[in-house]
Amino acid sequence: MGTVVDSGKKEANGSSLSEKKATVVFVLGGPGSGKGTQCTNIVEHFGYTHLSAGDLLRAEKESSSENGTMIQNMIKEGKIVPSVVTIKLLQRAMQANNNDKFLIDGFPRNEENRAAFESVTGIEPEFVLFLDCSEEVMERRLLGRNQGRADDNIDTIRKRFKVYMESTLPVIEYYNSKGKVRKIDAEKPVEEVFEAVKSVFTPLHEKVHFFGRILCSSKTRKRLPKSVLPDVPKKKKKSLSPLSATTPQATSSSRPDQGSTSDPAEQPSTSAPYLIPISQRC
Ligand SMILES: Nc1ncnc2c1ncn2[C@@H]1O[C@H](COP(=O)(O)OP(=O)(O)O)[C@@H](O)[C@H]1O
Ligand SMILES: Nc1ccn([C@@H]2O[C@H](COP(=O)(O)OP(=O)(O)O)[C@@H](O)[C@H]2O)c(=O)n1
Repeated sequence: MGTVVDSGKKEANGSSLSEKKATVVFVLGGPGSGKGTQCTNIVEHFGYTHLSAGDLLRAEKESSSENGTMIQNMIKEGKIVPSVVTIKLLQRAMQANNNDKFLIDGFPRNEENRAAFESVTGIEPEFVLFLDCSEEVMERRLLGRNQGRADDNIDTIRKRFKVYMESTLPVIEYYNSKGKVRKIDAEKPVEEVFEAVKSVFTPLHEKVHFFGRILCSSKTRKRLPKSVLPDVPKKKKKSLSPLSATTPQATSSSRPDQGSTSDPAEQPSTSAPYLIPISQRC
């Protein structure tokens, strides 16, 4: 559960992130898919601290004489800033915050980001929220964003899309292969996207652990989409079909989707109603 797995990992100031027992959710998706917008909603609803890698880099660009010019050039070209810089900023921000739940937005952007973060902090994400959106829609949104960003022009936007396809999608694929991706259709209006986002986060915050499984109240169960729940067999009737391991908002897109576990030990119980394996996220 997004927990720190290596208690020996220390930040430059000597304090360990492991002491915080941080829960981390990565928020990924193309430029303009709505990561920042949805993170704001998640913060309000679920009490996470939002850390945007892009915002941290933009702030560092303004204040750092050491890395300022390099960051500025990388952002202007839509390139990914070396992990050593971004991870230090993320670590500092996490250390400086008393919260133990973090939404890390726009990170990891490539394999180097992913592997370095894991080895430096020892943190694995609870899951990856993936906002899936077409380039056409993202381009329209970015051109209308009006935040005066140096990279929201058509030339840089095209470069960012290329970097996203070549470098970030493989990271999403990686987490998908571990069953950690929660894919959301991000083309819908903000409120509808957030409804889907809520259905991913709500079970996580209502769950009750019970002998390594999670016990849902019948109230919670009623509110959950059917797709996240295992079938509850009716008395004296044997189910013939295999259990569905789909999670909310699964779509038929060829993009990375939420994985399902093939480990029989992780499959939902058919004999105990409302007892659902942890991998089912509620
Ligand atoms: N679901 C949505 N529908 C329409 N516009 C959106 C939606 N989500 C975000 N936007 C708008 O699109 C732009 C990019 O959103 P933002 O959250 O900044 O994306 P990202 O952080 O992924 O780059 C912003 O102007 C935002 O208001
Ligand atoms: N992990 C990251 C995140 C952002 N960045 C840089 O910051 C830019 C803006 O990222 P962002 O997440 O704020 O914005 P979007 O491109 O997602 O709209 C990226 O194009 C990269 O140049 C980076 O180098 N490494």
